[in-house]
Amino acid sequence: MRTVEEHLSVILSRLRPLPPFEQHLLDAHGHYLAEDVEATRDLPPFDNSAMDGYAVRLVDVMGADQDTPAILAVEQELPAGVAPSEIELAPGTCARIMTGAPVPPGADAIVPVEWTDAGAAGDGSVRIHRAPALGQHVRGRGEDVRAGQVVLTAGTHLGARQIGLLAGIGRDLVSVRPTPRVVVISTGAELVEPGTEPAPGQIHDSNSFTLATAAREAGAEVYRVGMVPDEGKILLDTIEDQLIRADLVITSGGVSMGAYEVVKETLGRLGTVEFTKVAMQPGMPQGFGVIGPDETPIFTLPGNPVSAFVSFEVFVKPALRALQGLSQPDEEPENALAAEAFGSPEGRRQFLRGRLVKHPEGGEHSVTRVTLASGSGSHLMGGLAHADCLIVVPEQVTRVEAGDQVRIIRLESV
Ligand SMILES: Nc1nc2c(c(=O)[nH]1)N[C@H]1C(S)=C(S)[C@@H](COP(=O)(O)OP(=O)(O)OC[C@H]3O[C@@H](n4cnc5c(N)ncnc54)[C@H](O)[C@@H]3O)O[C@H]1N2
Ligand code: MOO
Repeated sequence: MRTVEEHLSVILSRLRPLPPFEQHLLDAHGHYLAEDVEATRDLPPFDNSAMDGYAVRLVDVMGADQDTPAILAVEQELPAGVAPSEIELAPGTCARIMTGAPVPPGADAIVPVEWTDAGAAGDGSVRIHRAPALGQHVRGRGEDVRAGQVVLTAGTHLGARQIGLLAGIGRDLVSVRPTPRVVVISTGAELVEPGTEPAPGQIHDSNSFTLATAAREAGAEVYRVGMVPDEGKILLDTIEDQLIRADLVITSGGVSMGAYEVVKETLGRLGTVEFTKVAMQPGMPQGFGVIGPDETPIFTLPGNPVSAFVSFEVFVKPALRALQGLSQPDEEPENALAAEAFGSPEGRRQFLRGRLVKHPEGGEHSVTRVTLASGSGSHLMGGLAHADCLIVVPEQVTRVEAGDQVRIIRLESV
């Protein structure tokens, strides 16, 4: 049997990031950058006022207060959007200036209009009642971003704030990775659609819903094809039909040791999909390979519902990151204390379903404890739905006692 790490490294070694493409800013939203973006100009591009008020020379307003205001002649009018003034402030003069307007030469601070009489005398002068500090209310050229600076690196997820920054430095097009398109197919003669009445012996298809929505939560664009009966030709035809819109295909079921393992039998014959056992529980029978003219990656996950989900978390999620040109996160593993004792099979890494509980005393330094959300059976969907983490028990550990430290993987809740 392969270890989890060995299987994951085989998968990652076969995946190439999707080719980047140029997108307009709004359409780049939610994608990952495929380039380092350099600013071509300073931000702010020029010294400008942070306040509506008066641009002054400090020497002219030093010591001004309510009783002894400085009286200056207002010689310039500077709304936002005007070209930077070339007229140097003469001694004893100031410029009326609006927020965002370029600071005129010679001015070394801005007096907010609230510190003045706003030119109430009506004779072209203004009374300043309070002196600003050197540079006060001036936003310096380049203080935010310098020309030539890399403002966002490849791999950055473009949310609203990053899109805003790109617009701010004047970019309209950026190179991003496309959203991976994932096709999800369930196999099994026993499956029927939710909403229909199963005949005796039949069950509702849940895996294609779990996997489709898990892929969506992981940032993919998803096409759920639903169920395919246990017939090789139909399975192959279905996959081939879907390849046109797939960057990744996921099937569930039909990969273990039974008499009707359609996925294993059909895709195994192609030679490009490898079926293997991984030392984990759930999720032991795994298949991965490529299919079709574009060598589209395909995961054939085991059919048990918890096995399919855990396999997605452990193998498909990293693959989706790789397709988007992202490295695997090297987060510190998170630990919790087992609130109860449980056993684990020898030689297989177990992924138990857990629920986190805070220490009853609470408080900042309380240790997170974890209880079991269900038994270890890979059919227990109820427990999986109520879990908020997976408890990872290493291969060599066969028993965890209450109070032992265990590794956990938090599960996303949307
Ligand atoms: N003799 C052996 N039997 C089994 C072994 C083994 O090593 N030797 N492995 C077991 C393990 S572990 C797993 S996991 C499963 C994997 O089985 P398959 O991938 O072949 O899946 P199926 O047999 O088609 O289904 C297994 C189970 O899951 C249910 N299922 C399947 N698809 C769906 C779906 N879309 N929605 C809901 N439930 C689904 C199916 O009805 C079966 O109950 O094999 C073990 N057997
Ligand atoms: O691998 Mo199976 O997933 O142990 O149930």
